[in-house]
Amino acid sequence: MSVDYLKRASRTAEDTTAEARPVVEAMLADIAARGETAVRDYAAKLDGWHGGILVTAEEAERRAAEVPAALRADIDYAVDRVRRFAEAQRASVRDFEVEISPGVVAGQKLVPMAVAGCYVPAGRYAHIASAYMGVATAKAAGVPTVIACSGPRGGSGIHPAVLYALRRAGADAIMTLGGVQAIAALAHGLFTGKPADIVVGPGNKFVAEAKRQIYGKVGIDVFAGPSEVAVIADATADPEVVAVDLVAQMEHGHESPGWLIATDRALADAVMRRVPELIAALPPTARDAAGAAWRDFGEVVLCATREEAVEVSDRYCCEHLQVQAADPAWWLANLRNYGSLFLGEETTVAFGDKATGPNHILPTKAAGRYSAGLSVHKFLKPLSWQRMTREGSRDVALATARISRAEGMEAHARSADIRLARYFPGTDFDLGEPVTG
Ligand SMILES: NC(=O)c1ccc[n+]([C@@H]2O[C@H](COP(=O)([O-])OP(=O)(O)OC[C@H]3O[C@@H](n4cnc5c(N)ncnc54)[C@H](O)[C@@H]3O)[C@@H](O)[C@H]2O)c1
Ligand SMILES: [Zn+2]
Repeated sequence: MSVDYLKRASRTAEDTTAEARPVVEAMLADIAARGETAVRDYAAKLDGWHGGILVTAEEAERRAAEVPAALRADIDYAVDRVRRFAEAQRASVRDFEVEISPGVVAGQKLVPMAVAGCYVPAGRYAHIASAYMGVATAKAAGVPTVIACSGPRGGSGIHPAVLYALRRAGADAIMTLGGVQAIAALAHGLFTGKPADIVVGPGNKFVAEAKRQIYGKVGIDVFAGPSEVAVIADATADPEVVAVDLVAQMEHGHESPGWLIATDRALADAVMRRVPELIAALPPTARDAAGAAWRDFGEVVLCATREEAVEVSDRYCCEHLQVQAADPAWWLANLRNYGSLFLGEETTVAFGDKATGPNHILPTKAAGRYSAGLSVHKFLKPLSWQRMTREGSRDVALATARISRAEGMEAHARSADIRLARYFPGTDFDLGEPVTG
């Protein structure tokens, strides 16, 4: 491949994970040992929160009512769209049964998990949209109990618009908790008495690492860490729009990569000139985050052909992938690794982040190679079952007896033997060589 790196990153995703690992390990062990007391200690130390953890229904309602009516209407609009997409996902999977051979029926039954924990980040920004992305999707999957956690934003607790969004999306319980302590509290069922079956939601490197480490005790959606954006652009793209969109996602945090994969040198040069200017013109919080993100994690790759651009993009496996290039259908058909795809200049990651409908909780750090983002499927177990008639069981039993004995598993084989003897008395079957060892 003849790709040319016009800008290279000085830090990688592995660096940030490595920084979080020991901190998270110690916190999870402490919370496992000391429970709610440890959680309260971390909430006080890390987030300055000394108030109650469980938000009462009365308090949630009162504070949600502080949200201006126009913003409430926008949130309602977005929640509806996320719910509609999630309901379409639910309708795309179904229970089924199939007669595999005469008298042998097997099936799939979709069973929602009983308790879902939804994390809503709250460090740098009030993540209103993450509130409905998690909760509305769990509810569309049919999860009866959804417990949400979000960190305090100032002295009065969770941001009122986040509270409004959580209620609107259908949260059954809400806790004022952020970070590792929130993930642990959800997994152990602290404060609610209801340990989650799955914990979902995006977060910073500590939150993402906490989910990774606690996985096994509890299910998780995916490794959804610091946001990433890649734009694939050819000579037809508008460099100003490309630059604005890259900067938009780097606003998320110091560790949010922005990658440009270009097939045109002039376009790449124009974007690289413009990005620092756009960052410099942002308000301070966003400027700090995007400035560091571009300096440390930004990359610009120049490819000779669009096939090469696909290869490079599949290797990056970016969380958010925008294509601002001719022939969107070709890109949709050929790209294989990403969290979510945004085709054409008319759409952008920011739309998907807030209001289009598909979920914004998406795989980062190349987890898109093996998993998609949050969807109703993550909350549903496609459980299998089987049932057979006596006649139908005969051939299955014979294969089982012989395979079991070939494996050296005599007790398994006898489960087949006893049925054959009862259902087909007097018949002489070839049951394989008895296991002697
Ligand atoms: N992948 C996705 O789908 C997706 C979607 C939206 C947002 N995001 C990402 O979510 C993240 C939100 O990050 P945030 O920091 O603003 O909010 P956050 O809620 O994820 O993290 C804040 C918490 O981190 C904990 N914390 C901070 N410093 C710590 C330390 N030194 N040790 C232990 N714990 C510490 C605190 O308890 C705090 O409550 C961003 O990185 C953003 O890119 C990802
Ligand atoms: Zn974003």
